[in-house]
Amino acid sequence: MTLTQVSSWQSFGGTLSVHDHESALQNCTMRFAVYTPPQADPEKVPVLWYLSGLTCSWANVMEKSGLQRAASQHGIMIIAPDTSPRGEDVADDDAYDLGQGAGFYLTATQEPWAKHYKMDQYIADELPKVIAEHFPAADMSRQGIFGHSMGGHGAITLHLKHPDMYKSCSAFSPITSPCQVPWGQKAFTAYLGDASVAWEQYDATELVKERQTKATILVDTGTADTFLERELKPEIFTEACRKHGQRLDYNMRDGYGHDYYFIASYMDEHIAHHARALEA
Ligand SMILES: N[C@@H](CCC(=O)N[C@@H](CS)C(=O)NCC(=O)O)C(=O)O
Repeated sequence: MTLTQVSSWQSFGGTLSVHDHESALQNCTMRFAVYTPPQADPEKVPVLWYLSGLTCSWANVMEKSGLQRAASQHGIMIIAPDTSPRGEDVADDDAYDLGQGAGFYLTATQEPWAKHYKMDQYIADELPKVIAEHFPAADMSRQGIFGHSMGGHGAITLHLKHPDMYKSCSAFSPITSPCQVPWGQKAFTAYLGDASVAWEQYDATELVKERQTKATILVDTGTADTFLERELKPEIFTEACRKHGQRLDYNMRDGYGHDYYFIASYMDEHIAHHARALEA
């Protein structure tokens, strides 16, 4: 598969590079960023996937979170995919929480979304093959996953579904029960149709009732997050984890919001969490 490098910068002794490729799965060009740490030459290094939230691309986390410092220190490769398929031919919506920039890490079954929106398969299947082919330093036997908000939810659901692939998991301010909150209900109705078991397979709270992993999922959420009570509702997920035996380290951080100032404040701790689990 051909990969086109869009840009590249040196950072903390490693390299941040941005790439385009043709996604056969999503029927469009997809863009992603990779931070390659200095240890990658000549070692193999663990791979950590970061899934972003609504309205984001690869750029938000790479430009605002400062993750390069800890990734360089621990020797971890970090990959930031886009949050949806994009392009003039790709279905979209005027709202910020549907369509381009809001793929919700699922496979849409409804029109006009079904042709392009397959973000869960893209993240867990197609893009790892691209990484394995073009980034030989990536140790695909040591992968972890984390993310923010919609992407925090994507990270938790993909970890629960593929625990042997993503051995570690964490999230900032995640949605955790989309079937029960407006962001999730709106997206699932559009992408999956009326409420059904199809919704439950993409809901972290429903999934954790059926399957638990050996990992401890780390979560940090701000008490001043403006989406806390309407969209995040941590108590639904924490109760399901407690009841069904999923190890969870859920921290409420006093005074923090839903933004990258918060994420940057706890990024080092999250990368250290993954470094321990992935033996970086
Ligand atoms: N007002 C926000 C609503 C959506 C939002 O808060 N998005 C979060 C993820 S759910 C985000 O990371 N926004 C981009 C940023 O802060 O860089 C926006 O339009 O960006």
